[in-house]
Amino acid sequence: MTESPIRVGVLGARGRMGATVVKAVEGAADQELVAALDAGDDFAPLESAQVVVDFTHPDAVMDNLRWLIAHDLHAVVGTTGFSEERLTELRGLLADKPQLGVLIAPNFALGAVLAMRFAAQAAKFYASAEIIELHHNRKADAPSGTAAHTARMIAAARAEAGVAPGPDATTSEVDGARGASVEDVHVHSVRLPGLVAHEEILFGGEGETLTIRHDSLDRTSFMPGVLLGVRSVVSRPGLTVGLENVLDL
Ligand SMILES: NC(=O)c1ccc[n+]([C@@H]2O[C@H](COP(=O)([O-])OP(=O)(O)OC[C@H]3O[C@@H](n4cnc5c(N)ncnc54)[C@H](O)[C@@H]3O)[C@@H](O)[C@H]2O)c1
Ligand SMILES: O=C(O)C1=N[C@H](C(=O)O)CCC1
Repeated sequence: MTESPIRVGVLGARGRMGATVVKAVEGAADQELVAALDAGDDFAPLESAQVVVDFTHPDAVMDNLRWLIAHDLHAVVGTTGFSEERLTELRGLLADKPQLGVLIAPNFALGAVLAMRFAAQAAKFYASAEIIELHHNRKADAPSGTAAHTARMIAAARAEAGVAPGPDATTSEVDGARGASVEDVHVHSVRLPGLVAHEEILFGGEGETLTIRHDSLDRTSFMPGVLLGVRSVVSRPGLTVGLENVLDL
């Protein structure tokens, strides 16, 4: 007997990512698009969905998630801007809904997820690491969610291995010249038209450097990860942060 397709709603459907997700869901044999909504639309059509995919805005996503969880809908979230405080609130909301799953992934591209994992593996061997993230100039948030997640993974790997961040002799600095510090990892953000989403993780050691680079050249690069997220979230209760957990990396 064939299983019925997963009923999917999309929030942010008129945006760059949301429009791409709508097409991907329409093209997936095991998924059915039941609602494609954007800012100002009535959310009622979402109630016929099982899973809602959110690619909206960091200022909108928490209200959306509060609504989705209250209406017993699983969520796959690509929108960035999640602080530890936001994640704690979501864990609290989900504690009352033990059957529900929320998957938040700062990057759904397979290569980006692998690059982050490789960076975490490398981190214990190099005390010095910096991140350069490069995106299109219509992006609202800096640093990117991917860069912040990568920095946290590097910091966690360092802490586990007992590696302290490498020395930095900077004593005089134009504001921002050394980038933002995310858990002691310097992150530099570039915004240019023509770019999509790119990240370089640079490690420095004795007489050598290691560079790990990933490039999303088209928003279709995120779609296999989004569709996988939809398939997996229905049987993954609680909060999952990072596609690496779904891929078992
Ligand atoms: N996780 C990933 O792999 C990944 C990939 C690309 C982009 N992103 C993130 O996704 C988000 C969206 O990126 P984008 O480039 O598509 O932006 P975009 O501005 O092109 O699209 C966002 C859309 O959301 C809509 N929107 C805003 N508030 C809303 C609300 N309350 N309800 C419904 N719709 C609402 C906007 O009108 C717009 O159409 C950003 O946070 C971006 O960083 C994540
Ligand atoms: O286009 C964007 O905006 C992207 N945002 C994510 C991030 O902030 O890391 C992922 C890549 C594209």
